[in-house]
Amino acid sequence: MSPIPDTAMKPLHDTGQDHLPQLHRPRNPGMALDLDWIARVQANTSAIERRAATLPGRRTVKKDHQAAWLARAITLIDLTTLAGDDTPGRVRRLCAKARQPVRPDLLDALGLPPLTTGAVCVYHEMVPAAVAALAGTGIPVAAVSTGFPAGLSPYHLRVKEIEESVKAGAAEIDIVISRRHVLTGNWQALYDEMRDFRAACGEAHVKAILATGELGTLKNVARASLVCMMAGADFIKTSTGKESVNATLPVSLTMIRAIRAYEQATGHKVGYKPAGGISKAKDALVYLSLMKEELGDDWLRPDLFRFGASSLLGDIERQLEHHVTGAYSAGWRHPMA
Ligand SMILES: O=C[C@H](O)COP(=O)(O)O
Repeated sequence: MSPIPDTAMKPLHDTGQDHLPQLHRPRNPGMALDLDWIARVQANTSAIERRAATLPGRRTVKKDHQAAWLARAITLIDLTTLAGDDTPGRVRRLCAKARQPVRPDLLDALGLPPLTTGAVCVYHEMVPAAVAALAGTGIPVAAVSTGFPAGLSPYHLRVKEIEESVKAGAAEIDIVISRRHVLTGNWQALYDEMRDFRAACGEAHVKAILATGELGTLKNVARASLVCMMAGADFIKTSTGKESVNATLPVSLTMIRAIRAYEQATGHKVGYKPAGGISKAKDALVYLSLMKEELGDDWLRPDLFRFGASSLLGDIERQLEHHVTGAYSAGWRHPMA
């Protein structure tokens, strides 16, 4: 296992912002579902657990470059509020934070240019407020659709919800898959569902939420990842944040290796979004190390990697402040807090 070189995140000014508008990658050409191939997909659980346990994580991130890694992490956050008591006012405050996630004096002290989060992620009803608040910034609005988080509303309404979210201005749609298709091994049904959702998204990017905490086995996670990619998902995402188990390293390794296998088979790069429970700057660094080592630098950009997180930004800001002043302050509070 090779460590991340000291130059990994240099220069400090390369925060990935130039990639934000480049979300419109070539469309997934789609491919027929090969059930024989899917049936042969395995996940070597003990190898995955071993690899997760020995991840170098922060040890590979040299202290001098931590601020640059953390700045990069900010540009990769889908800054999220998904609560029953969301209001347009809360969403506007969240969008203000997405536009200026770090105090300008901290950025100056670190020699960093202005940066923004990768996107803002909200429920369908909050899309108009987010779109208005982010107008002219280039920050996309992601909507969770298809009866989030359970995905058990009538099928035609789930498709309709996607269309309505796109019409309201969402540039990215986070769909939830029907877990029962995975649990019953009905890969054709999962493929057909994903194809319908992909089609309903039109020009919007689609992230497939697998809700891995409800899929039972890593083998199921690997197979569901591949089926969703074959059916046109631009990203695969671990969790809604509402399952009892959300993003974990073993699940992430499984999904990342499915992405690698899919790229090797098709030449097509699919993005990855771990979500749910990622709230510490040090966790973000572990994920960035993982992406760099398993998939390479392309997956350290917003068009191929996002954190789904509601409170990660606050901790990163505290760490950056500590980096500059040597002291912690109360830092930023999420509008939900
Ligand atoms: O997709 C995003 C997740 O719902 C956020 O989860 P979190 O609140 O645990 O960060």
